[in-house]
Amino acid sequence: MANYFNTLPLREQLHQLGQCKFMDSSEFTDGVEALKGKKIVIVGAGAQGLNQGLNMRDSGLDISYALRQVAIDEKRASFVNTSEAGFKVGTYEEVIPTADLVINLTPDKQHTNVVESVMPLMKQGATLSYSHGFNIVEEGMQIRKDLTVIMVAPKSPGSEVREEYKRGFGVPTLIAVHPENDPEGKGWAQAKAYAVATGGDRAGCLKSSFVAEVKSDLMGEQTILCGLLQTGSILCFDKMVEKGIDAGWAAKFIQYGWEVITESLKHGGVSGMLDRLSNPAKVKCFEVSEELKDIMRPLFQKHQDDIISGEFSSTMMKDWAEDDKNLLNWRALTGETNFEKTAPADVEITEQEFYDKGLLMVAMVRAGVELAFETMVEAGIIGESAYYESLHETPLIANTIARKKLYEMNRVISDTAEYGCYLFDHACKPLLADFMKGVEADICGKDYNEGKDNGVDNVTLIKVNEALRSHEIEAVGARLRGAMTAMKQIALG
Ligand SMILES: NC(=O)C1=CN([C@@H]2O[C@H](COP(=O)(O)OP(=O)(O)OC[C@H]3O[C@@H](n4cnc5c(N)ncnc54)[C@H](OP(=O)(O)O)[C@@H]3O)[C@@H](O)[C@H]2O)C=CC1
Ligand SMILES: CC[C@](O)(C(C)=O)C(=O)O
Ligand SMILES: [Mg+2]
Ligand SMILES: [Mg+2]
Repeated sequence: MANYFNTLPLREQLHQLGQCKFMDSSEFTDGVEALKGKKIVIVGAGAQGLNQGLNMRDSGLDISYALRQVAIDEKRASFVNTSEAGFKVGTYEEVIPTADLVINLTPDKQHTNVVESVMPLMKQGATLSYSHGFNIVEEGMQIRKDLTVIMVAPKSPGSEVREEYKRGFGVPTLIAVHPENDPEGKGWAQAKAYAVATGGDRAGCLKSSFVAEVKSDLMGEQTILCGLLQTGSILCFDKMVEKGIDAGWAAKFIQYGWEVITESLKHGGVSGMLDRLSNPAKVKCFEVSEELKDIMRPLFQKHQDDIISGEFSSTMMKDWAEDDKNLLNWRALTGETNFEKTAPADVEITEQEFYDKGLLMVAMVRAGVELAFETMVEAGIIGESAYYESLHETPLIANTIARKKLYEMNRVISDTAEYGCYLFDHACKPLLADFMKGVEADICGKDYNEGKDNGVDNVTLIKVNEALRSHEIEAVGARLRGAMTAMKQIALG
């Protein structure tokens, strides 16, 4: 098998990378009709498998699960969770032959092996679905020509796919049909119905391609979504402790801080988040984030370049072949960081305090969101997709850190995202070392406004506001948020 993207002529690469159309709600008026009464079998019941299945069943679809014999025999979490939720569960041989739609929600590393086992059991003309296109795009998996191949990729951790659905909303979703596998022309109708069933249409759906999804998803998860939140957590915690701040307080501040500050990001964009700071703090935050953008830009660009060229995927696949040596080592190192090892103190921190004492964290979020967006767009990813993959998803990842710190984030995201997160983190920490030496507590743990007058130069403030508001991500965000009429505020803390 060869990297599918790299086999395409440049013209076709650019076409597939740029394939992305925001779908109006009127395109979903058929609801789940295209899948109503069809037998839908989900393979794997982890982060996405279980949560997508729960949403789809609540939306009126017929869902069952195919698990490995060993998972059933050993009564693994996948078997217990699906059985206790009342789903029909069986082995591949028991449930796949009658399925109209088989949804592969196993880890990317297992896709070749899973698809090779599942495909011979699938009936003629059935559909195979993915939630991430790695197997098709980076590994070049070939699928039987009578099968339709679709993708419904939630731009969110599986836990939040369920939480947002229960709130009456959903998560932005990219849908695609593999151009090599749409023999009956039914792919788009099924992908749309599936996205409605998970709640994706309420947040926004993009009609995209496997290629555009892979090249943007890998970029988001490695940089702003997971990599930078990990680096920022570790560096900010160590700085606060170095400056004499109580370690338990710092652990609590950082664990919950990302969630609190990115809630205003989700609802009001980057400007909305910085509007929560006092005027002098906003000016300072702008300057700090500009410096961070200059330092980190080459690293963001390297990640995007390696993703586009296939260098990233071949490196990760080498690690798969070596039994995840790097992944497991990095996972262990993350567990040993002082941030992870320090229990959060039982102290009250008000919502406003997270902004006033967390200026550096706000600056990191702004720098990371804008850099990820800019780098993706430069590489040919459409703005709407880059927005979902950077700005909208950051709070959804922050929700997982608020639950159980970096451990929880890395447990809930895919193994692919976890690998990329560590890869970025191990390159970013040394890159920020000199910058961090100059950081004082007034931007990391103490109130920036304390002991200062609240005055600010008019011209400077006007320029800062103008720069924030005129960034392309703000225009794209305002449009997309305009369609998110059911978005809910979440209860914080
Ligand atoms: N994690 C996330 O939130 C997101 C994931 N995705 C994509 O969704 C897909 C699923 O990812 P994710 O939910 O993280 O996966 P998980 O790691 O959570 O999947 C675990 C499930 O896969 C099963 N499994 C593991 N190995 C095998 C195997 N060799 N054969 C059969 N079943 C196996 C496990 O079975 P058992 O119980 O037997 O161990 C378990 O049920 C991936 O393509 C990922 O990129 C997309 C968006 C976000
Ligand atoms: C951010 C990581 C992700 O792409 C996701 C939750 O969207 C993943 O692969 O887990
Ligand atoms: Mg993703
Ligand atoms: Mg991913």
